[in-house]
Amino acid sequence: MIQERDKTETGRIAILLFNLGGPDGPDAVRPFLFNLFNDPAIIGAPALIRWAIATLISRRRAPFARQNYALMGGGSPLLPETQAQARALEADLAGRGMIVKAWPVMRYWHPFADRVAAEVKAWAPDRIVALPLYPQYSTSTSASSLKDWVKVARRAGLDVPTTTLCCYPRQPGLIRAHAELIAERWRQAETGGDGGPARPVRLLLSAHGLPKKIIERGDPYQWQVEQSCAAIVAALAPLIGRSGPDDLDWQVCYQSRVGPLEWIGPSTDAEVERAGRDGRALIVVPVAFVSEHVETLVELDIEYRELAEKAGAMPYYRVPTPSVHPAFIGGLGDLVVQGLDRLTASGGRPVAPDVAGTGCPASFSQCACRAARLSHA
Ligand SMILES: C=CC1=C(C)c2cc3[nH]c(cc4nc(cc5[nH]c(cc1n2)c(C)c5CCC(=O)O)C(CCC(=O)O)=C4C)c(C)c3C=C
Ligand SMILES: [Fe+2]
Ligand SMILES: [Fe+2]
Repeated sequence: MIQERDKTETGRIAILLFNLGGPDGPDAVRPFLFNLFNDPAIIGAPALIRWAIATLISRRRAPFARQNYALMGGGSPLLPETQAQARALEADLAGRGMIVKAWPVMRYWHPFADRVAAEVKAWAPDRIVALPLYPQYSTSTSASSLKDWVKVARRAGLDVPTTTLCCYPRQPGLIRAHAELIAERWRQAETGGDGGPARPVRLLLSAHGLPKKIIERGDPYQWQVEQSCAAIVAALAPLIGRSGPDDLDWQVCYQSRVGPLEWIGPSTDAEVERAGRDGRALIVVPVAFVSEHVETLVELDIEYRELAEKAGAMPYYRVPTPSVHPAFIGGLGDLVVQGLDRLTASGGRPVAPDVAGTGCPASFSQCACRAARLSHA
């Protein structure tokens, strides 16, 4: 962990934790879906056509989505989860001698960037750290949030030196949190810990999917997801007494497909069925989410579990998201410190990309690490 700072050296630091947002009750489901599908980063059509498509899809999808949110009490737990992460990160950095305040900034439901920008301005920070809670960068998530923030902050007159992290697919704290959380389930699964017979275990590393055409445009998301998965499996192996990744049965897959386009694969549901045919028990790990919400609590815990029961891929274990795991929060703290160091080194001016040794191949032209100010770990 990166150690204690001098308060006077770092000043007041505002940290922005970007995430997608989720409806806070049944009435919010439709406007939330409208905001999502009306984002040019999600649907790349001209504004008027996009508005019409978003109106149509949100109207059609809302009743089905409302049923899923009803299974979690009517709304998404994403904001309370992110608030808990904000408090944990503040505590971690206060423990290193820093004066910090962290704000969740949501893209498609409250708190939106404009309200947060006003609050941040009133707090009068010396510097800002923009930190997407998406470890893997995509134009559909991190880029959308960061672009929106830049526009809103400019409108609010918030002119404060800012350092922006683009992504951290192999950040050591993130990887350790995943590996430790998986290891706990692995021991249960290998011994048939649910009372059933012990069976060979397959690890499904499941990420939110994306339309294939977004990847073809140079989005690094899938490549970064694969980077995360390889690092997680390498960190897991010694924790469960295996010699390395080749000594484990594991598979990367993609969930949550929506709409008629072709998405990247293999899909998580196809992999659950294949595990059944292969006589495997399953441990499913959400690798692109860092907190609980509808895609973990409903899709993974209910829908894919039912599929696993039908397919005979049992027992089925779902590993929790990193949430406020100390290794993950410590890793975020390290990212903040590293970002501030880069800002200091640049005299508060835009920071050059820092991709040495960790950057993605040049073919991923859309990765934000190609633009000044951004870097990834
Ligand atoms: C890695 C994170 C995410 C990526 C990439 C992503 C892309 C993406 N998502 C949709 C459509 C929907 N996503 C929905 C929910 C949702 N998505 C993410 C994360 C990523 N999305 C999260 C964290 C959540 C949960 C929010 C919550 O309310 O708890 C939904 C709404 C739920 C539903 O109706 O199924 C939609 C729709 C697209 C089209 C897309 C890429 C183009
Ligand atoms: Fe999504
Ligand atoms: Fe990159």
